[in-house]
Amino acid sequence: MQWFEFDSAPAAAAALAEAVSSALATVIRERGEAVLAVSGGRSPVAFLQRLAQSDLDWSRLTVTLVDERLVPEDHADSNAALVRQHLLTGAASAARFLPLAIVPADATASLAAARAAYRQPDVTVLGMGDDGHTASLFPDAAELAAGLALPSDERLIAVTPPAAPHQRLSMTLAALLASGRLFLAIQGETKRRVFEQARQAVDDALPISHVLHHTEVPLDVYWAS
Ligand SMILES: O=C(O)[C@H](O)[C@@H](O)[C@H](O)[C@H](O)COP(=O)(O)O
Repeated sequence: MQWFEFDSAPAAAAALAEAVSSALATVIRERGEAVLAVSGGRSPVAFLQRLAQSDLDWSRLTVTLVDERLVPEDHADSNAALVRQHLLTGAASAARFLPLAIVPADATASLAAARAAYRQPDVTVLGMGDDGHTASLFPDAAELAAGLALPSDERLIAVTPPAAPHQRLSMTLAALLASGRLFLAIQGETKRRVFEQARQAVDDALPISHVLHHTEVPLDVYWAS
């Protein structure tokens, strides 16, 4: 694991965009195409905007989400809308986008469609909540054990968060660990403390701890104060 720290969120976003872009360019060079999975929430906006400016062959890129709320794309909480608005603009609009909330009102139908269209990400950018969730692997969710099971062929699951809005679809831990590269973007002292606690031991109460304790996938952590 590598830790990178910055004294401002824009500086962290710029450095993360450069690192992700370079990881994607390497995969495109080697394989002719690449798959990127990004997180939603509020904090990725600056990163997505910086990444959209990258000099990549966007037509060789597929973009998807590590998790999605089961809401229509015109809902303020839609991660797909966030990606369309801040990443898939200008040259980056040539990328192919794989949404997850394909039938927003129907979790079972969305899950089946998203599983059928699933492409394993080469590069995955995670966030983390103050409660230690990552993707939509929430502490105390009934589906958490299925989301953390290893080994598992399950790449996507439906999750009802006990304390956050909207039913979700989420990549599983098995899917996250099958990514070629993992990045984690976090900001602020509270998240730093949660991160440090999660580093101490694997603990279902902090689902991110499961990601931190697997060393087979290179993980780069970008923290801004
Ligand atoms: O759609 C989501 O909710 C996310 O993908 C989620 O896992 C997010 O990364 C964290 O909740 C942190 O969100 P912030 O970075 O906005 O605090």
